[in-house]
Amino acid sequence: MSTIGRRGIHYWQKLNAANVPATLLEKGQNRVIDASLTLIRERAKLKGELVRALGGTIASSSLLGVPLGHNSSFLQGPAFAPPRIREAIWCGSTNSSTEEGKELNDPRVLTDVGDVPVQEIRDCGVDDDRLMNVISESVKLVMEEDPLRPLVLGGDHSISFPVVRAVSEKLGGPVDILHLDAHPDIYHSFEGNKYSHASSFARIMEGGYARRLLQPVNVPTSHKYLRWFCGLWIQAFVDQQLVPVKAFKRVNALPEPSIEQVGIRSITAEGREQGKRFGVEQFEMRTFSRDRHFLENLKLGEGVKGVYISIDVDCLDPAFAPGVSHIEPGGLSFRDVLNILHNLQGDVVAADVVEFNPQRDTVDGMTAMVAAKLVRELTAKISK
Ligand SMILES: NC(=[NH2+])NCCC[C@H](N)C(=O)O
Ligand SMILES: [Mn+2]
Ligand SMILES: [Mn+2]
Repeated sequence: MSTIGRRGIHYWQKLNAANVPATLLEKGQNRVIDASLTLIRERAKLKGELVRALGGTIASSSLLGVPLGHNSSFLQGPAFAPPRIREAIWCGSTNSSTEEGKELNDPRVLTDVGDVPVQEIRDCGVDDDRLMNVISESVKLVMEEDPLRPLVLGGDHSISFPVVRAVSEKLGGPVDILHLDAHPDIYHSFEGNKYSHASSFARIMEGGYARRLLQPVNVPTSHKYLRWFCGLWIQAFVDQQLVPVKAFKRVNALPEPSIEQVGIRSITAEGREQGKRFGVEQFEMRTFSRDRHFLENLKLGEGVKGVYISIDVDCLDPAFAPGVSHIEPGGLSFRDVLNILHNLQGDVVAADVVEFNPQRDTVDGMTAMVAAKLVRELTAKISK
């Protein structure tokens, strides 16, 4: 298998120059896209019917692979990740129980609808505007089949934009996002690519798919408690209609955080400015020991449509996860991440695990196991 890199698509422009009618190309491309969506739709339908027939499930994780690597600013290996992650999920060296005792073998807990055929679609000359729509469509097809919830296997981090867009559009409003990453991925347009993996959270915030903080961010930990405490009292007054809501408009503009970026240790001035502009709360590794308690007791998703979790594998220290494109020392331990996940309170409506690069992994596939365990524990978090 090979990937069609960022430059590989250019021979389609030559075809255009050679007077191949645009409608001929476009019709053919649409047939390929329809065929791709049909397979995902039918697999999702079958898995949905199965889970509903078994009964008693409110939410069930369903894997959707998005093998896309060309929006990476560095290496393109994440395009090869989904099959390696699946292989590691079911690897005989472990078993099918999650840490807190969910059974992954049970289709009520975990199913799989396969991969979006990203390479096949791009091979037909489909551009990124349409490819991103196909990814969003695929996510919606999974969500169509209640109680299935998408657990997306990347791919580079650019895929989070079409995925979160689909989740928010399908649920009819913004979500809260827990974003674990060494990088904030919030450049307006990294190296001129608006779909870059380093720009996905700018697109998410512009689209209004995540709740925004209306107040300055990066408040010290002590202020967080103050904010929570004041909020509680004011809410009680408002609830009992002791004061007109209007009078507290300014204070009401202090919702709980919207996007929590955790693990950050490679951030530029633009990353900080964009974070402020969009009301994103950035927790940097240099203050992790101070923030740990807060982060290990997160409560998200109240007053919005739920919680989305996006895990860039490079949030982990490279000692735990060497198989990533952007090696950035000084990161989270695997147990730090699990503590944050296990203790998070909130209805997790969808999630992704991105940026695992098998071409950078150790020969024994250590990072594949790490990515797979993240997927397993996210499965447990989603399914109920
Ligand atoms: N999704 C990612 N791994 N993004 C990494 C972006 C790296 C980029 N060089 C930056 O300065 O932020
Ligand atoms: Mn990253
Ligand atoms: Mn990232």
